[in-house]
Amino acid sequence: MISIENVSKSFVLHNQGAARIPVMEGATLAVARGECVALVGASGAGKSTLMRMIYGNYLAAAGRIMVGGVDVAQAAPRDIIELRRHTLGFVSQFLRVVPRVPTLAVVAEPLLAVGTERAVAEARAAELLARLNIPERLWLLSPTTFSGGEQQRVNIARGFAHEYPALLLDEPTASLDPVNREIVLEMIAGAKARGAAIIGIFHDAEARMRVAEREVDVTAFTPRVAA
Ligand SMILES: Nc1ncnc2c1ncn2[C@@H]1O[C@H](COP(=O)(O)OP(=O)(O)OP(=O)(O)O)[C@@H](O)[C@H]1O
Repeated sequence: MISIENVSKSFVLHNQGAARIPVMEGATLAVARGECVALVGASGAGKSTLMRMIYGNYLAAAGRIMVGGVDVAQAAPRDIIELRRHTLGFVSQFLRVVPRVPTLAVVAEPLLAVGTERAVAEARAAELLARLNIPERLWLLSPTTFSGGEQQRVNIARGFAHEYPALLLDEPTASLDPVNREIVLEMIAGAKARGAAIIGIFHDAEARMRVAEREVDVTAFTPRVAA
């Protein structure tokens, strides 16, 4: 479902004389349907950078990033938007939302974007918010003032509303209490059971061992020769 071949990336620091910093070389990995692969490696090794390249936020300098038949490294912006709408979900560490949009609408939005009827989308959003223990009195408020853990759960509800065939998870249990962490781990297991291919960053080693079939150490993709 996800196949990365020989991907490399450099950052150009325009405010420092256009210095070119190579951060990744020859990154290669594949994730099948129903499988979860955890990216590991020391801080700064490039886990987030690889994840952002797969989502199309960072442009890869070379290589192929195939997600459901689309090469993200080459795709036109509108094809990446289509891919994100239907195929590739991303649960980032922090919730970013338009101010004043109610929580229920934030969670239902990805379903509306794929053509789900509003009543069905809102029922599914409500089901997810209830499962993640977001009190019903908060559903019609904007999540901007919610606690860190509440925001993370809203983000997870939103990321799991549409059943994406491929999912990227950046520290999905980072700010959660044990009860909600358990619920999120069950949701990840559920997504795998329905056939989702998942790539995740989990600093929580126990969570990683529970949900990931394999670990890929991105340190192996650190460029050997500095520019
Ligand atoms: N936008 C950017 N501009 C310049 N350098 C960047 C940029 N993003 C990341 N880097 C550099 O790329 C390297 C990899 O960073 P990255 O955030 O991917 O590491 P990580 O493995 O996710 O680390 P952590 O576990 O601390 O989150 C770091 O040296 C970082 O400074």
